[in-house]
Amino acid sequence: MSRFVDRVVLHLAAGDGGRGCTSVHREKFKPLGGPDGGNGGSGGDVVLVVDPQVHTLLDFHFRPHARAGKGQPGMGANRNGARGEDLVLAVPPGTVVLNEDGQVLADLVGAGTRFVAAEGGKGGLGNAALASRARKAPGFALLGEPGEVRDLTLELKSMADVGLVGFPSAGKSSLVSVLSAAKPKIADYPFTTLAPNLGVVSVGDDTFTIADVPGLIPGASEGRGLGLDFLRHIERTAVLAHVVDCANLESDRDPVSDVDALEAELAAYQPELADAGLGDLADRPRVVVLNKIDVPDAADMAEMVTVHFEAKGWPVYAISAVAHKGLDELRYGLYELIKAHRKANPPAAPERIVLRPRAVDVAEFTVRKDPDEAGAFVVSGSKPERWIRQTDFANDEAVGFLADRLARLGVEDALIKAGAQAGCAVTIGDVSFDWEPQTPAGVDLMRTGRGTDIRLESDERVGAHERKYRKRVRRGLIDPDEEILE
Ligand SMILES: Nc1nc2c(ncn2[C@@H]2O[C@H](COP(=O)(O)OP(=O)(O)OP(=O)(O)O)[C@@H](O)[C@H]2O)c(=O)[nH]1
Ligand SMILES: [Mg+2]
Repeated sequence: MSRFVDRVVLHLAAGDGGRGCTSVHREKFKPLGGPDGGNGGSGGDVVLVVDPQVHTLLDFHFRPHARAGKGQPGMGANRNGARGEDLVLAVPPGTVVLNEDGQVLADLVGAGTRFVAAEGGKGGLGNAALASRARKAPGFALLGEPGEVRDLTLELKSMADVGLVGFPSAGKSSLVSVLSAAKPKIADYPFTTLAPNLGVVSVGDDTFTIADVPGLIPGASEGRGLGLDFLRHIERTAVLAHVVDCANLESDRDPVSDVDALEAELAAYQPELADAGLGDLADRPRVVVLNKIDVPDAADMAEMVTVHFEAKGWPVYAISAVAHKGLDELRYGLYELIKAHRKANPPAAPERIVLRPRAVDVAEFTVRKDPDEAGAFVVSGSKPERWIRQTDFANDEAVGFLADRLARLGVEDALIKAGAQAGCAVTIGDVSFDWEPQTPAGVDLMRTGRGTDIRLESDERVGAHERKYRKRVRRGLIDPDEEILE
């Protein structure tokens, strides 16, 4: 059996968006056509898709880095850049996705379920798309946004029907090896099994799966031994089977106290998956498997304790994994419980939609004092931060466009209200700059040289066309804020 890897940390990078193009239409006898720079393509996403053909996270263990394709830049003649290719990673059913803080983002069950693990950056708008009434031929385009970069943890929680619970060396692996074709490692020292083994058990035409997991010791629910690993794997099993070593000679252990100790651990474990649909571990149906009855003393012991467990309402099976005794009764007994469970819980719908919780940006942005610098301010919010990423700071006109966007959103007013002085440092995202309050957006933005902003390089000459336009704005005949963008 291949190595079983049930927990990996993935380093994901979605594709960057392509940059928009700055271009002017050229034609014979028409030296200055309109702007015709196309938009950049968005970067590809990294997507996890559930594939029942995949059984482990082993591939990711060897290749934990994944990167989706970049969006292509926009081109002249209104040609948009191609979208970056998505990177699709196949994961086994039962994969749980956690973020860096250990929060569960998704529980991927059901073939075909998709989860966007890292989102590609948006492509930048080309100068054709940026053209507006007030900015007929923009001499700049927007940059593509960087793709999302994230470290996510994938955990595989076995989806076995039966989970074997037992002290080390109780014979769990031996039992799986005789009930199924799986060949787990068996040895007479504790903690032989370090990772779960899944076995498929045939009953007539039907099958069920059984998970052999690491042995459990008292304190496991606090992480002792291999405890938490073990418990994680039975979180999703429909039936629990206590495997008890009846031939154990240690004076302080017997089948009754063994099962009591294991029950205490099950009761203390806090499952991660509240919605597994299987209820508490404490309410999960269980059976007791009294093993090693090929040893005469063990057979006597098994007989003695049977009534005790039956009194709790649990089916009891006395078996010998080594001598193949009592296996058919056990197999059919487990199958009956599983059939009842399957009837009560039809299989997960093929495509369960997984929603990723996103931060809700109610106020669009916030302004606060910079804790690191007196008199400085920090503006945060998804819109302003995105706009900063989209800005080509080498292009004055692009910087002017950014200033207008920020002013229109109300960042300027909020800064004034917060007590910002002209010339103070303002930080948005990765960029800090000296803040100069702007005049109202749009009004004197007309007819600037391509690639420059009128406010940065003042130009005294104002054309007749623009004078007329400004007059109409003053009279309120035209809305200078008319804008094609969000
Ligand atoms: N006599 C006898 N020995 C058994 C029987 N079943 C298992 N054993 C022995 O018990 C020892 C432990 O068996 P494993 O199957 O490795 O036990 P385990 O519960 O998987 O142990 P861990 O993986 O360490 O938790 C081995 O030496 C087995 O040969 C049985 O029915 N009779
Ligand atoms: Mg084992």
